[in-house]
Amino acid sequence: MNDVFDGLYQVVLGRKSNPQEGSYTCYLFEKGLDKICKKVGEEAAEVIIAAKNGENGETAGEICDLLYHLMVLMAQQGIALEEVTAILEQRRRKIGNLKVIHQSDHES
Ligand SMILES: N=c1c2ncn([C@@H]3O[C@H](COP(=O)(O)OP(=O)(O)OP(=O)(O)O)[C@@H](O)[C@H]3O)c2ncn1[C@@H]1O[C@H](COP(=O)(O)O)[C@@H](O)[C@H]1O
Repeated sequence: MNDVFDGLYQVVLGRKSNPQEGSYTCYLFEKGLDKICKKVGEEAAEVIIAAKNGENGETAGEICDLLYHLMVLMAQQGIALEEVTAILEQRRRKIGNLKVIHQSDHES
């Protein structure tokens, strides 16, 4: 993907293999999957709230929090960044992804 994502993911993986005192990432790994999933949910909700408030700066910050917590989840589950980027790349090559939307789906 890009160097920033890769660099952050390497730090997260490093925290998993080499725990350090005072590390928030290590704290999440210690707490485990339920806590990490809870944080992903919370951060996603915060992105939604910021976006609905029309605060782009705040929304960008919340997106960063969400991406970081997703990376912690990926590392906890043993999902390589390359696995995700390969799927994104595969999808990028495909266009016309809009499926037929039923009227009831469209309204919700
Ligand atoms: N990108 C992040 C990052 N984004 C958000 N956060 C932390 O995520 C937390 C989210 O705040 P919340 O108020 O939701 O959570 P909290 O109240 O602090 O804690 P809990 O709710 O989880 O108990 C904050 O403590 C932020 O510091 C991050 N912590 C770490 N990183 C990256 O991870 C690297 C390693 O950090 P450490 O593991 O702390 O050394 C850093 O250099 C950063 O690059």
